[in-house]
Amino acid sequence: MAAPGTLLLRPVTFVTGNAKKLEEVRAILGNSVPFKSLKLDLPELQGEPEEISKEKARLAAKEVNGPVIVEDTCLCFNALNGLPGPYIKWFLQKIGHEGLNNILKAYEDKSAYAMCVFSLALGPNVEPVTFVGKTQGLIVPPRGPTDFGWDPVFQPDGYQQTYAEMPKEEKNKISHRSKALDIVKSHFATAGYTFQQDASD
Ligand SMILES: O=P(O)(O)OP(=O)(O)OP(=O)(O)OC[C@H]1O[C@@H](n2cnc3c(O)ncnc32)[C@H](O)[C@@H]1O
Ligand SMILES: [Mg+2]
Repeated sequence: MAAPGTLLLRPVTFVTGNAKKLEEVRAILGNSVPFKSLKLDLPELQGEPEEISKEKARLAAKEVNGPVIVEDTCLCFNALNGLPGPYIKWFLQKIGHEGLNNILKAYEDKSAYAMCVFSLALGPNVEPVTFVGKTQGLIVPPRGPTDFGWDPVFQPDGYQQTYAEMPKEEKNKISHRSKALDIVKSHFATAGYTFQQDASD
């Protein structure tokens, strides 16, 4: 047992309801940051991406009663000043890949960026810190497998393939998620957290 007042962290729990995100996070982090996962679809606030992500972390830390990491992903159209942004999930669900393309028919500018905001909360009463990664690209008619969100309509700058058409390892080298996780990794490398395995791990 830890002495009262000693901060002993369990491994961080990555809380997400999205299996595809988890798959990418596992592939990108490898063994660099020890974590476990919990499938939970957290309610999401409306507002600016960093606040949405931080609020998810606060809720997750209460649920887990320990250290958590969460992320919120946005797809931001420059012609629409960043919308749909954090609301992309609902846009995708309601209007699909075709609808996303149709919205941009009204504009010359088809550029967009994918953004991931990770939030780490060390516990239920600790203010979360955020780590942001962005990848610039274009919104195009859908190409490639349709197993992960808006991947078929996002073509990163400098590539002729959409995220969906790229081999997974290639996407994971250049993606918004991998850029954010690079910063998460350096944070863990310098923070020197000490982890205690729970009996339940
Ligand atoms: O439980 P959480 O982690 O919130 O998972 P979610 O699926 O609800 O995810 P978000 O709230 O971050 O909403 C982002 C939407 O964008 C999709 N998405 C996230 N990352 C993506 C990626 O790398 N490529 C394509 N689609 C992605 C995802 O499926 C959602 O529809
Ligand atoms: Mg969500």
